[in-house]
Amino acid sequence: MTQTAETAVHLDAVRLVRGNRTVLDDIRLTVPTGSVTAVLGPSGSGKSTLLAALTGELVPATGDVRLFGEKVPQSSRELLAMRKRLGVLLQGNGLLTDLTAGENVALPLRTHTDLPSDVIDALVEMKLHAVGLRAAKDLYPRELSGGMARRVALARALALDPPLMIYDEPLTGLDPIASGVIMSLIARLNKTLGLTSIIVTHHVHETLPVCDHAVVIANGRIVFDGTPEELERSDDPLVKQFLGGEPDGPIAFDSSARSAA
Ligand SMILES: Nc1ncnc2c1ncn2[C@@H]1O[C@H](COP(=O)(O)OP(=O)(O)OP(=O)(O)O)[C@@H](O)[C@H]1O
Repeated sequence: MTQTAETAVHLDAVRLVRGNRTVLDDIRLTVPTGSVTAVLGPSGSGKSTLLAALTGELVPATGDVRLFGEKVPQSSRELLAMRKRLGVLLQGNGLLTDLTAGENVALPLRTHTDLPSDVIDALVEMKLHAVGLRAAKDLYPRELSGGMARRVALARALALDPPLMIYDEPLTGLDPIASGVIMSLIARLNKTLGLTSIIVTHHVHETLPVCDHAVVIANGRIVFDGTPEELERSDDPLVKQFLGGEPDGPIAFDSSARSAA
């Protein structure tokens, strides 16, 4: 796929290096605006590394990363401006334990806007309502279940109305019911708020039903890019090994098999 006005994220010939190792090479990826894209791959395949390139935390050794047509900047001031347009749900929530759910959601609004506090209060109510948790506004993170805490973190990631949401392993530590709630919430918010969503995960079977685009990374490159239906039908041995969760096959279990930069 090539880059058009309908493109939210575009990576062209990107090489990502950690330490002295090339973790991902020749990454070409187009995420259409409005889509829910799953970035799938086994542990150690480079999912977090790819995410770091999207948020500007990791500068590519070669190639281009663009969000909404603009190259991800390197200067910290420009990066800060770009990140306001990027909602990131981090692994493990990152909620501040000494603040209530409502105060956690208010935090980005207090930090990045000059809005008066009654407007911030109203926005916090709206965001908590969007994740079905208006009643939890005054509860502390320790008073929330894992699934509720994840939803508060999601409301906080939505606080500044970013057009692009990135979810880093959103199901970690959640039971199947809470996982189902989170996945359908991600899909519903994407549709109702007109977002673009990228879900970085190894929870393939829970994620595919809510996606319209899937990418699999393994052995340092993209080994699949297409629809979830095409993924399920794929004959590629790498893809089949990953979907089947088999220990033996062409995916190198030991990541040191990857090339030195
Ligand atoms: N600072 C670093 N120096 C050298 N190698 C690194 C560094 N950070 C990560 N790596 C290596 O890069 C590879 C990809 O790591 P990454 O965390 O991106 O994978 P992942 O797919 O997100 O894994 P997981 O699902 O387990 O979180 C791994 O082999 C890891 O050991």
